[in-house]
Amino acid sequence: MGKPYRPKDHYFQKAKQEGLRARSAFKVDEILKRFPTSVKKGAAVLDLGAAPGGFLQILADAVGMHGRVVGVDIVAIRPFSQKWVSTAVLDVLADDFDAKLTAMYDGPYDAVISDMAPKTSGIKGTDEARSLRLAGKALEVAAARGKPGGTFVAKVFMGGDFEAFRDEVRQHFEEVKIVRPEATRGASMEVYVVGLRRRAPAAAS
Ligand SMILES: C[S@@+](CC[C@H](N)C(=O)[O-])C[C@H]1O[C@@H](n2cnc3c(N)ncnc32)[C@H](O)[C@@H]1O
Repeated sequence: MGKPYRPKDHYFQKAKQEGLRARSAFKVDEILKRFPTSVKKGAAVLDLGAAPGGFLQILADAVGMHGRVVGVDIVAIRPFSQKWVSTAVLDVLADDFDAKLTAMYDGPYDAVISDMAPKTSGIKGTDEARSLRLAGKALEVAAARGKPGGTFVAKVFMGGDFEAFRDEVRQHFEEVKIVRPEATRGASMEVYVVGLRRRAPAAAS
């Protein structure tokens, strides 16, 4: 049986002690440590579903002052003092998303990361489908704006068309890993699909 869901667990307390905006910061930290070449100093990174900004804190440090981090969410993100981090309220599924993102920073990005999660309905199939829709949009963005050799990370609820999504990521990235970080809550069905070394567009099939 999985670990029980405890809202104020070890990672919640640890995040508070370390001044992190969300416990999820530990998830991206673990992913970056596992794949150290995925986000380097000076990199440009797009963080989709970035509020309240836990991932952004880790990413801002990972890329440093010569890098660029863009974070968007449907919910406002408290501004960052680091000049290389910019945020905006954007809905990735809105018709004007691509134009608004281009206006913020035209890319290309070394890494496109999505921690987006839908509002859950409690109906498993519906929640899985909504999660995959968001991850699918993130992949579309990575395919359009990611640099060859770059990285993709997207949170997905397991189930439904998960395998078809993983296969789609394989078409664009040389290596695909499925990661369930330590900080993931016990009962959660979420995993991160990590795509490494984006294929050059002409080579993607
Ligand atoms: C788990 S939270 C992200 C936590 C974040 N990674 C952090 O470390 O602070 C998931 C986020 O996805 C966002 N989200 C859901 N649907 C979205 C959409 N259509 N466009 C942009 N963001 C979306 C939610 O508003 C929510 O803030």
